[in-house]
Amino acid sequence: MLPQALIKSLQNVKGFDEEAFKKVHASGMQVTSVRLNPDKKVNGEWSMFNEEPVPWCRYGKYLTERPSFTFDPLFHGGAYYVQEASSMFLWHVLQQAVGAETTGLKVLDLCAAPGGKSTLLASYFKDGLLVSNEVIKSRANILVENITKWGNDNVIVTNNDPKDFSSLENYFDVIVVDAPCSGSGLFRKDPDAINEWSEANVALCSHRQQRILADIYPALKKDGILIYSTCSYSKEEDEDILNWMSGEFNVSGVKLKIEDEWSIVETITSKKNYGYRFYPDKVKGEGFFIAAFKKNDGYGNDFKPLSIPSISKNENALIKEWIKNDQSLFFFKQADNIIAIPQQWKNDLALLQKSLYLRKAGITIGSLKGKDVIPDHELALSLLMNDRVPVVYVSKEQALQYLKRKEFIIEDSVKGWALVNYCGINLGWMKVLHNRINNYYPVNWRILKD
Ligand SMILES: C[S@@+](CC[C@H](N)C(=O)[O-])C[C@H]1O[C@@H](n2cnc3c(N)ncnc32)[C@H](O)[C@@H]1O
Repeated sequence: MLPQALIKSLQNVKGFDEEAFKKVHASGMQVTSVRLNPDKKVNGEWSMFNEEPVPWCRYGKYLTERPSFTFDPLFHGGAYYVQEASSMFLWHVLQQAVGAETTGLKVLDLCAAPGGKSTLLASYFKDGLLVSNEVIKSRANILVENITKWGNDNVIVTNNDPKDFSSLENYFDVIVVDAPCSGSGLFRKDPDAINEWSEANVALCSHRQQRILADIYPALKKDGILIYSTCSYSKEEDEDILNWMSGEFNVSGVKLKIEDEWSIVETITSKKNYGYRFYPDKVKGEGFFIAAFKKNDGYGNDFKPLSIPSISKNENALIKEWIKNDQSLFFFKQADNIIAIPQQWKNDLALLQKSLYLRKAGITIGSLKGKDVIPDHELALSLLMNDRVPVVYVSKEQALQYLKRKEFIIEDSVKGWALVNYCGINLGWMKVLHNRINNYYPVNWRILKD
């Protein structure tokens, strides 16, 4: 049963319809949606989920039933991300508040694990730099995995507390704070969460949200956009936070254009801030709240260029045959690994490295063993792969054996390193020796279920 205290607290909140709200929670109805990776077409197209589009996100699709994603190799290859539809509204917020021109923009996703918003941001800001941060170490691992599968070279994953960004004053053009919250918006999807809800936790989350926003605000530059979201219905975590923000900082709320048929509820706070509420009895998605601000103070950034040494000519020649002939990449070494990042972000990488703990930057191409390149898993899943690298096309059964890190038989006459590819999507590396195949799928990522 839904918490009585929550129902009571929502009585005067715009858009709240007690009867319909209770009914949709009691219905047990589940909505499943995925967001396609625009850079990873399946069999050359996006037809795999030819179903109802999510109206506010170009790559969002509703599914009529929930398949077993664990046993779909395309899911492991990063062809799509399973994401709740309301959250995909971030795409529309970006279109409205940032616009289509994203070249050179620096974007921070502060509370990023497991990576739903970050993979969306990586697709939106292809010509920008995305710093995807998660404070909790164990959760940063799944973030690295999901960013790796998505394949973009312009993402840096960090594992830091919001306070650690204080040395990056006026640095980011866009900051997304998808804040930790009391989670009432997910009650329909996960009824067990109902037992963990309390008014005391709402108050605690509200304070934490203020602290996070206060810590990160200086890192946004003048005219930069701050996007704040929660999956809570509570005013204390939503509209009250917007009012607190505009009381504390020199920001203006951004009004978004929305279509009536989307049934999203716009709330205008006493301080002229605009919030967007998603109720599951009105929209085809879960409970969600989002708002955008423009920062009016601060200044543009003028960080001194720092640089990191590139790799040698010989090393460059060795890795060249593995990657697309792309002049715009910068290569550097970390321990034995050679890593690629877009040339334009080389100085920023050095700067970020100075103040943050980087878990992943760009794409690890591989390591060198004498004159041999040992290709990295990140390379296989990236968008940088050279077409000339040998590929073995596998069936669904073979793909699943590969993803379980088990043995399987192939008929191709390939020798040496080869990409395992299912329906046009690379899954990882294998090495074909004369009497066996070595499976290089990462141990920690393998499918454990049978
Ligand atoms: C709502 S979840 C983020 C979901 C993610 N943005 C996505 O779309 O997949 C909130 C995240 O904030 C992190 N978090 C918890 N406490 C935090 C804090 N004090 N500062 C920053 N992040 C925090 C949590 O570990 C969690 O990963």
